[in-house]
Amino acid sequence: MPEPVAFSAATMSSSANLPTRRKPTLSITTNSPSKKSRRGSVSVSPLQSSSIGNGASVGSVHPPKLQTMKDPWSGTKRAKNLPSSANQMVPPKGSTQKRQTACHFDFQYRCCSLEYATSGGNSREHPNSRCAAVVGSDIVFPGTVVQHFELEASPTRGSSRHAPSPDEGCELYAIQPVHSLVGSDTGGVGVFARGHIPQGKVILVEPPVVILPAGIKLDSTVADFDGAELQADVYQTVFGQINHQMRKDILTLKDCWATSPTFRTLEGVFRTNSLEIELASQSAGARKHRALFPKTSRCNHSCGPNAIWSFDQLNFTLTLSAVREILPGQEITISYINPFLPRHFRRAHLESKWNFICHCVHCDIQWSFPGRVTQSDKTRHELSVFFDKLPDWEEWCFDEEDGGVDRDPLIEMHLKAMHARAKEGLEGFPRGGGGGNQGNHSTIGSSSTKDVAYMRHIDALVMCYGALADVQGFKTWVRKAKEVKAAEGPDSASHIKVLDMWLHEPRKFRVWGWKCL
Ligand SMILES: C[S@@+](CC[C@H](N)C(=O)[O-])C[C@H]1O[C@@H](n2cnc3c(N)ncnc32)[C@H](O)[C@@H]1O
Repeated sequence: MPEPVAFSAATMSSSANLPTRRKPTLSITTNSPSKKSRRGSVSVSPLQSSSIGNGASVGSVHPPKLQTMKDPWSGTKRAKNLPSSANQMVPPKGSTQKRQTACHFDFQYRCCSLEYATSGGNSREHPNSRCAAVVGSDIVFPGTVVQHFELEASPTRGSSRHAPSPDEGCELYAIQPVHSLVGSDTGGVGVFARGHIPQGKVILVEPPVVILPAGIKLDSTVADFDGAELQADVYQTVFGQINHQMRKDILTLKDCWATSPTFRTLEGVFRTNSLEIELASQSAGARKHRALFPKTSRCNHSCGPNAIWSFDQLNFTLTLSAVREILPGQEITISYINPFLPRHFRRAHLESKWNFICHCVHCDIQWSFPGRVTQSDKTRHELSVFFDKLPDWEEWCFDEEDGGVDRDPLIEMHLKAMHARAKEGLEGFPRGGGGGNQGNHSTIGSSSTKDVAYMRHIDALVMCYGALADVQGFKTWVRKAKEVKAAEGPDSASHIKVLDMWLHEPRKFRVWGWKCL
């Protein structure tokens, strides 16, 4: 088998040897033992305890000094130093009750703040940024991330992060009000291209500001700090750690279940806007968490999105990239769900989790062209399994029964699939699948940059034309690969060098003419 073509892989993010920095002073536990042992702990109750584990855990306790005062809604005590803006939030349902669930996890969650002392790579723009987090105690962070366990109220120290405001963006995009998203009014904002964005271009890079565990429900239950019993909400505690300006901006994010803009909950904001990320752990490979990325959270959904995001744990940043050319003024969209699902399921999922009926171009086809829904569902399914069903390249290479360059079956398969992907808006997704994306839901909006569908097709077409020693076809797809790599940015310089060499001397391509032997 020939070595894979070199240009399709992006950067590797290995977390295997990351140093451990853990010195907890506050932990989150699911135990409900005596008052004494609850001191300094915030309790959580599970949504899906079965998926988390069964072992018992007891939080270690060195309580931070928080004062308490009456909560204006619930009449219960809450942290005095919570953000004033949080006062406008209504506590989640049940927040006034001391719900202590007798459910045990085999690891603990800890509340901390993360400081990224990053340099180089994608994180260059975010020196000394901070993030408030509740993470599994076995999570291993890269050396660029320092974990602090003391809780602070509204820290400003080390926070040079600047939050986006709705009318602000960068040269590539702007966050603006959405008047209509293909016929439906979102009543909020979206992210729009300021200028032309080529396929493959990195639109933005941003670190998370809040991280919470996925798959469990973080109720507001009892936290007992400094001898005084406190009804503290995990969300309020964590959001209370974020710097003032950032918190103000976060509190303008959408809560899709709010009945009015002033009747929102921190939990609602988090669940509406958070994306699922995986963090490397010492014991379980990776653990799912949910993270809030203030700019990417402004992206609306499309079942044929023009952008995908991926989280690189090593740089501790999310990258949002264009999966097809985006024209000036066009909205930049991601997919909140698995876009390979049939339209009926997609809509039901979006309605149940985000409370809206999707009217994107890929959904809004039912009445005018009833047959197109079935056709689109069928195409999406075929695309979701396309790469699993491909004939083996080597077998294809040594198969003498073929139709020649013009009608080669493998080339035709890829060209047809690319065409179908473009029609359905699925250039970014090689296959359907689970995972999680926004707030405990499916994750398909995320795709590793080295596994982007259009790049895999381009890769395959270069291989096929090269093996067929077809100079014209080969150069066409090498040029296309070069175009995309150039848009990806300076990190692709070495790839481009190789592509240039192949353009000038196709015979240097490692499998040149293999099928003609
Ligand atoms: C993560 S927020 C996206 C940003 C949001 N538009 C805002 O103003 O902050 C998700 C919410 O945006 C709205 N939304 C996103 N995509 C939409 C779509 N395709 N159609 C209608 N509403 C959409 C829904 O209200 C959804 O709950």
